[in-house]
Amino acid sequence: MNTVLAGRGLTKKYGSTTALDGVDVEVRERDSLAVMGPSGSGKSTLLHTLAGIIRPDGGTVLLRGQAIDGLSENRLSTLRRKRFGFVFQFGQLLPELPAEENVALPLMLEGMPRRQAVRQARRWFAPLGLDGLEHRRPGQLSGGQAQRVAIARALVVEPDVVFADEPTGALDQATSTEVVRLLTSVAREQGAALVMVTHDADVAAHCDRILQVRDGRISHHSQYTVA
Ligand SMILES: Nc1ncnc2c1ncn2[C@@H]1O[C@H](COP(=O)(O)OP(=O)(O)OP(=O)(O)O)[C@@H](O)[C@H]1O
Repeated sequence: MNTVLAGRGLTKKYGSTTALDGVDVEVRERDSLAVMGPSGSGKSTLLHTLAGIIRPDGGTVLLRGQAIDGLSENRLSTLRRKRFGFVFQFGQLLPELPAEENVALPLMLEGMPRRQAVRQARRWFAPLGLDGLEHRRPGQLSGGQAQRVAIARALVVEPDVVFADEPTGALDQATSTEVVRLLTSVAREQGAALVMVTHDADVAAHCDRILQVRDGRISHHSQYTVA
């Protein structure tokens, strides 16, 4: 399988704190990678560096073999919108927009007419078990439903990679399982790789591989755990 995203020798310091200390990581097509580790170990810094949100002090990030860390801020932000999808813990949906428009938003930001973008957005509702909820506003959705809308929004641009930072952090165990199962399976079906930071070992177990981070370094890198 082809490598979609790679970090090579990534380092990042904040003053005297070394958040990343020479991290090498690789994500292949349809691969899902869970990033785990204690609080402050560098998980979010790693995710944000791979996603081109934080520029590393050293090392490089390659998207399909092309270094992205040298790109201008403009080009990097276009690349993030077109090639990456993002799912966060909570609060990422616009409360005044119905679910279908929240999902359509990344397409509209790329200049697609609203009607066409909403039509395209609606296609993601059935695969994510959201049929019939297209017109609900975020305040009228459960936590699990809102996260599934956020997943649809991350996938609607058909990204190369979906980055998820504690996507189940605000959910109960049963809802977490349902959300992560859908996130991993729909991302894989659509051909996207997934990089997910989580504290929850049960959530991480749904990913193909688990990366353990400690003090800004990879302390353990599991092989494929799911067939
Ligand atoms: N903007 C920043 N300024 C200063 N220090 C920072 C900044 N961001 C992160 N750090 C420090 O870098 C280290 C790694 O932080 P990071 O947020 O990546 O850890 P984490 O593993 O994601 O933690 P958590 O599980 O608590 O979210 C920590 O010591 C943190 O305090």
